[in-house]
This record gives sequence, structure tokens and C-alpha cells, in this order.
Amino acid sequence: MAEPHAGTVSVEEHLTRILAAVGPLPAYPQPLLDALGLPAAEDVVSPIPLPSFDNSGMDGYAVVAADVAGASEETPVVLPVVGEIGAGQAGLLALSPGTAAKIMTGAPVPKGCDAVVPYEWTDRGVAKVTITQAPAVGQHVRPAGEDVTEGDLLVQSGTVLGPRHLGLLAAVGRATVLARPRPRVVVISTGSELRDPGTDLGHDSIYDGNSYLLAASVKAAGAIAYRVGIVPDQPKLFLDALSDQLVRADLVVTSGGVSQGDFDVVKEALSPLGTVWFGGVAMQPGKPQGFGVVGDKEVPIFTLPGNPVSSYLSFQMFVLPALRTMMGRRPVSRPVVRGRLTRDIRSPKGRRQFVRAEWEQDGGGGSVTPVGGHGSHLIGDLAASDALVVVPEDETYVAAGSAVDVLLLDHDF
Ligand SMILES: Nc1nc2c(c(=O)[nH]1)N[C@H]1C(S)=C(S)[C@@H](COP(=O)(O)OP(=O)(O)OC[C@H]3O[C@@H](n4cnc5c(N)ncnc54)[C@H](O)[C@@H]3O)O[C@H]1N2
Ligand code: MOO
Repeated sequence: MAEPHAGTVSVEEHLTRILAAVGPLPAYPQPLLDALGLPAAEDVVSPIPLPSFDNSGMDGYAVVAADVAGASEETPVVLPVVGEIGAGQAGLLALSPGTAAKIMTGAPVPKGCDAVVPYEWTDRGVAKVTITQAPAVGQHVRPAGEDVTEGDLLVQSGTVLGPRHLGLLAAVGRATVLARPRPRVVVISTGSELRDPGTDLGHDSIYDGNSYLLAASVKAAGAIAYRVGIVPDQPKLFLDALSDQLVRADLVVTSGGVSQGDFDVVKEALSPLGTVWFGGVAMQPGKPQGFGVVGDKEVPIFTLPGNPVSSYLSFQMFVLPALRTMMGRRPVSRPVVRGRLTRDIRSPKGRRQFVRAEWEQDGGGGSVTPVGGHGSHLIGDLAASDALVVVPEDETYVAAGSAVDVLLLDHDF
């Protein structure tokens, strides 16, 4: 892990320290459905061709095309029916000239057969069949290897596995695919004022929104969230909860208790360990931050500020890139797009400000409208937003109409 650093740092400096301390989790063969949304950690080549054998594309009769070449309504061809071939029940291995066999869609075509006559071109006869239309050579026969050849590269390492990839891997017989596991993330909310949603609220208490905000963000990132119950502002209880949870954690995220208060439990509990840095990052919201490692296995821990918007933003800027690194996803940080600002913005000097906003796509670009105030407690405004306008540290005013950097919060990347 990187040496703890003192004082206020830039967003980039903080992120660089984090990414230096977090690496990809070791890949292992995962059942296909567990790998949905994860990048493949191997090049997958096909062990078999697809189709894997010549098979019928229609329900009908397997024939030798030359036998029925002259068939028409006026000059029907009658052939004896010598057998029936259902999908997955191939009895007949070869077809003699001058005969026909019933065949179902997907069933292997017998040797000697080079066309299938669909039922609609026949009288559907059982002992003998009358054929009134001639198939071309090869018609309705789906040849082996038409789709995929043995040895074809099906999925390149790094491809994020979606339904179509997983369907293809199953179709060639793969039961598992090598992928990095989803990080298991323990989310702990701290604060003696917190109550669980669904319980009664005292005059001085609030509902614990953050553990839901953060755990849902973890899940949205493709990782596994373990939301731990609320921990009151007592360092011993916090350390107990943390050590109970470390056994199942690849990463820990806490909320609250990291600024300058008299009861800042996370800072008080973890500072003596010497493995977690606490300090300011030059951003708003989200100035008070902490990052380091805990436990024998040096599990990375992010101690995020308690104000809901600060917590969410810190997740987006720091935790999300760490999780994506662990899963092997690229890019690790949300891409910046450019948009046109519809209203003036004021911003504090020396801190990069992230302004909650609504994005409106128009043609090739988009416009972006700030939502609500700057306060980092305004979770209502956060929920009404789907974008963040990024105002650089040295700018204190951005005029309506300016082109600005924007982070789109609901975009998959
Ligand atoms: N004297 C100073 N005070 C504060 C400073 C400072 O520099 N000097 N920084 C302010 C900033 S900026 C932030 S951000 C907050 C961060 O404080 P903490 O991380 O210690 O968080 P708490 O004090 O525990 O809580 C802050 C705020 O958020 C509410 N909260 C906490 N947890 C939750 C939760 N799970 N769900 C919903 N809301 C939560 C809490 O009730 C407080 O209102 O510090 C400033 N103070
Ligand atoms: O930095 Mo705090 O997160 O502004 O409210």
C-alpha cells in the first residue's frame, strides 16, 4: 500500500494513490450466468463448429435433390418414406436414392441427402409422399461450420460478457468462463443519529440513507454489497463491526465520522492503526476523505464523508474506479463528455466543484442544467439529477452558454 499522505491533495493525487494500492482480483472459471457483465479474462476459441453437424432447417422430407428436380403441381414426384428423423433421435444414418425420410428441424440430415422438402410442398404422406415443388441442391440443409468454425475466436479477453456472448459460449459447450470475481464490498454507516428505514424516528435522529445509496452504487457497479447495520459513534463498536466483517470483504466502504467533529468515530478508531490516511481532497462536495488498508489481508478501506451527496460523489470518483480495477473493467473512471451549460454557476476557488445537474441529449451533444443548491445534504436534488458538471479548481464563475465537462451518472461505460 502507498505511504499515507498528509494534508489536502488533488482529486488526481488521491485517485492515483488509490489505484496504486488496488489491483485486479485473480480470475477463476465462473459459471456463465455469474459472469454476466464481467470482462472475460481469457480469449475463448470455439472447441467445436456450429452447426456441429449438417442438419435440417425445416420440418419436411430429406431427399436426394436430383430425384425431385422435376417436381411441380402438374408433375408431382412420389417417393417411398423409409423412416423418420426427429431432433435428438437420429435413427437413419443414410438415405438411398429414390427414397425420402421424414425429418424435423434441427435433426441431422442422413448421408446422401442433399435437400429438404418442407411439409408445405407435399401431401405430408406417411408411407409415401407426393412432392409438388422441387428444392434446389442444398436447400433447407444447414451445413456444419456455417456459423462458427472450430478454433474461431468467439470472445476476446477484456470483452464485457453480455447475454449474446454467454449464449454463444453455452452453444459451443462452455459451462464456465474465466473472469475476475465481483468484489465483495462491506458497507458500514456510522452515526448515533441514524435509524433504519421502516423504524420510528426520534426528534434528533435521521434515517440511514447512505448505506442504501452506497450499497446500491456497489451493485450498480457490478460488485457484491454487504450492507452492515448502523454502527453508533463508539470506536470500540466500530472496530468490532469492522473486524467481524473483514473475513468476507475485498473492500470496505464506510460513511460518516471523518471530519473535525468531537465524535468522528471512523477517524478516531482507525487513525491509531497508521494504515489509513485521513485528510482533505480539493473537491466539493466530498472534501474530508480517508483511504488505506485494514486487517491482516490489507483490505482496502474507503472512509467517505457522511453528507449524502459527498458520500455518493466520493463513491463515483474513488470507489468506482477501484472496483472496476478489481474486476478488470476499462476505463476505470467515468468518461467526461462536453455539454452546454444553461445557467451560470459560481464555484469556490481551490476546490473542484461537482454540480448536480440534468442532462438533455440533443443531436450530437447535449445541454446541462444545474439542479438545486450546492449543499451536500441535499439528497432530494441528487436524486433529481442524472449528471454532474465539473468546475475546475481555478474557476469561480462559469457563464451560461459555456462548454463544460460533464459526468453522466446513469451511463454504462
Ligand atoms: N468544523 C468542520 N466541520 C465540518 C467540516 C470541516 O472541515 N470542519 N467538513 C464538513 C464537510 S465538507 C463534510 S462533507 C462533513 C463530513 O462529516 P463526517 O464525514 O464526519 O460525517 P458526519 O459528521 O458523520 O455526518 C455529516 C452529515 O451527514 C449526515 N449523515 C451521516 N451519515 C448518514 C447516513 N448514513 N445517512 C444519511 N445522512 C447521514 C449526518 O447526520 C450529518 O448531517 O463534515 C462537515 N463538517
Ligand atoms: O466536502 Mo463536504 O463533502 O462539502 O460537504
